[in-house]
Amino acid sequence: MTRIGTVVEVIIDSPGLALDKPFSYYAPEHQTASVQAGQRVVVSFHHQHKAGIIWAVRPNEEITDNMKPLLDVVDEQPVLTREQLELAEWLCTRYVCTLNDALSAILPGAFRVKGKMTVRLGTSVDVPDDVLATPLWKYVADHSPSVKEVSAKFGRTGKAQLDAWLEHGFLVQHLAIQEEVKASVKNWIVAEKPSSALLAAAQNREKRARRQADLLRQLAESDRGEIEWSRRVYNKGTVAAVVSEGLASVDERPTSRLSWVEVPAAVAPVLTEGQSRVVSRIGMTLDAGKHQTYLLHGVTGSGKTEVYIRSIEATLQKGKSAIVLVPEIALTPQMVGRFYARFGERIAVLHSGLTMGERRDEWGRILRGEANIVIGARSAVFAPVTRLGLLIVDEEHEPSYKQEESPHYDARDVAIRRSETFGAVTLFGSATPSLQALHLVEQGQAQILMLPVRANKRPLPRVDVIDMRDELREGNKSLFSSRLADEIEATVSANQQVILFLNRRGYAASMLCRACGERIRCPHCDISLTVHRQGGQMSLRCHYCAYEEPYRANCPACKEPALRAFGIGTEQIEEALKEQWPHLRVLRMDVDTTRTKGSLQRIVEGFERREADVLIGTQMIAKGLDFPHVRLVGVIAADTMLSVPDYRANERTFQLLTQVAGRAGRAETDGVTIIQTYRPEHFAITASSRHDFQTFYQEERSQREVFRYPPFCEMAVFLASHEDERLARGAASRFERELRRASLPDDVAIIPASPSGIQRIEDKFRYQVVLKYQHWDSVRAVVDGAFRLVKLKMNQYGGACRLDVNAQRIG
Ligand SMILES: Nc1ncnc2c1ncn2[C@@H]1O[C@H](COP(=O)(O)OP(=O)(O)OP(=O)(O)O)[C@@H](O)[C@H]1O
Ligand SMILES: [Zn+2]
Ligand SMILES: [Zn+2]
Repeated sequence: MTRIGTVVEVIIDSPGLALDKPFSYYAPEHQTASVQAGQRVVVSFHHQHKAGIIWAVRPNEEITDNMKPLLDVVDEQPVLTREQLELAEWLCTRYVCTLNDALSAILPGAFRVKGKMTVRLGTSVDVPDDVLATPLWKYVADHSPSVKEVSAKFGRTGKAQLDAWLEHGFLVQHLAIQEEVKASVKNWIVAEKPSSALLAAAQNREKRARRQADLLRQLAESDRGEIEWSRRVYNKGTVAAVVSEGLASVDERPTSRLSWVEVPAAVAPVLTEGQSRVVSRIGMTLDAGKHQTYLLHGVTGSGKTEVYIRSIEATLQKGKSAIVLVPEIALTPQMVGRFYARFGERIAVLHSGLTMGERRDEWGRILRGEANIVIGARSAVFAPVTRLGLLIVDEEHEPSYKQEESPHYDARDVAIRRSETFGAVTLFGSATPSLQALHLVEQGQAQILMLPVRANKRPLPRVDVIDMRDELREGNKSLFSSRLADEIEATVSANQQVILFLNRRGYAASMLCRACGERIRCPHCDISLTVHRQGGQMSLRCHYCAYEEPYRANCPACKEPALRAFGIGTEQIEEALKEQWPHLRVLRMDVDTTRTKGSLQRIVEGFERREADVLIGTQMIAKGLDFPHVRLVGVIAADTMLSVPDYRANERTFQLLTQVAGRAGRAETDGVTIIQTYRPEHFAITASSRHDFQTFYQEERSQREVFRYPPFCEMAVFLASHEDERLARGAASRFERELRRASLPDDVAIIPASPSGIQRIEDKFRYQVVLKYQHWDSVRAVVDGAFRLVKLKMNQYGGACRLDVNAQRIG
């Protein structure tokens, strides 16, 4: 017999390609009216309880005999919007990932649920006293355990006992939903009678019930006839008494655990001419309500943030929402504070520094429309706004907008995609736009807006390039050129601050034996161990796995005491600085000093309060920080960035040099930047020293075009890894063969299977295949098919495969 009912398509929360499709369940009678796409559910799947998301609801469908019911619907309201579900589907086709991967990228992990079948006491049958007296009964009463837990504790006889009791109806099965964290709620007391009635009732109880009278009076005097229920002020009894007489009711409302640092409200500065030109241009597009991508190219300190703020104001006036993406590292309380000072609690923040609970609550505030400005790192591009008007990507050139795990999405792509859907404006901002973004401008897919001068009209810092070969010739073996040393002294004695930049953490890049040439490597990875020195203790660490070994003076190969550290790191600068100028107060900011929560902020604030003269740092310090007292920026070795084997090395060098130079002279004095290098003639260095973006861009653009690198093609990088080198190589070769067998367009280039840049990490060998193409649509089906085929096989052999579409880097 066939039945007609509501069929629900569910995406099961489980990794793996095998489950990568919606599965059909039916909604029980009492839920047919309430099930909606985007709700979380629990279903039974191969005798297990699995969480999932409703993908689609199909009413009036035939329910087949083998179809199972939904076991539970977790949410009253969906946690994902329809547009987000469509976005998930788009992610799958754009980046070759499973639907579950796509949904997990969009929905914070804080929303994860587990279903657990438990046993608990029945209520409909009288239970004999001898049963009530058993330890097993007590255990069930206290713990509501799963059958498995009972078996583990009471063995086979316990399990048999349990089954019998279930049969008799003494116990019942119950599906318990375990949420990772629950939404936090606050209780409000809401007036149910007019103020006059409340005041009269208050007078009535003045003598006999003081607290009730207080409550009624406070309620009568409140603006909106409601007050937040603080248990410290009114206890349960007081509130219950007032509620029982129909004077008030209690309303439970969701709230956020995230508390704000109080920032005083700020007044808007008068815009500079440049800023107002840009703001009105964006405003006109917002008025038109049509999608448009802008690239705001504004030099360091040009006041891009103020442009963002004004454009957000214009967006809110249209009743729409805005999202602002900032690199994770730049998302400091200072940065958020600038927005908070202007918009107050209309902003929500989303980043990895939040606790699970905070993330969940902020998501809820956005979903309910309580917050209509979202500030966050990469994944905030997925924030559940329903009326997107403006999507800003600050520091657009940052590589961190590309996610390195599956799905390998690029937040800038997603930003454009979502803006198109909503007819919203995408605004990319940078002092050093990426070649990718400029390519969009050249292709007519984005329009450029310029802010060529600093907001305070001060000049950009003077940049001097020092050839370190000259220093050596003159016998200066220190890390600091004599010019940099002079400037450090001059700056500090003028009571100004110094930033020293080096893009390498640790004490030294590697240990090399001068007797036999041996380089000390990680036993598990194909990479040199980095030298670290903490509290005078030297040790060698692998930056790719957790391996660490103590420093030994003798070479492991030839046993000679000839080991020497090569390639300076930030720790060594700190040491040299303290040796040369013992009185200097120094702070260091890199991955090693900012591991613990709040440490990054402590360093930033300490430097802001001038508790240090010098801040040493890696690329972390180059981003968006606005320190008014910094006069001097020193780049210790520009070459470390140039020598990275990456087609973007020139671009990254130019960007980092320009960004870090931009930290100098932002307010009080003119800035000075000194770049030390062994390659002073390199165009990335000369162009950045002259603030000459055009020359750099033209040169780099033509190199990319000639050698065919993005943005002049798109790349997909396939990577196979396995402990057995033959299997890793085999998988890559198989992927390559599959591609070559298919008929791909002529413009596609396949770079043969070869070891990846680091051939082995954590004892796994890595082989890759790189594909260059013009249009993803023309290769997608073939690549997707080949990938699934090889990946399934590789997983059976205990290896892993990944595919990075629109890859920004190789290997
Ligand atoms: N219209 C204005 N009038 C006065 N000061 C302004 C104005 N706009 C911005 N500023 C100030 O100029 C400084 C630089 O602004 P902001 O940090 O926004 O620059 P930016 O373009 O983001 O620079 P970067 O790319 O280096 O991070 C800030 O201290 C800011 O308060
Ligand atoms: Zn040796
Ligand atoms: Zn290692």
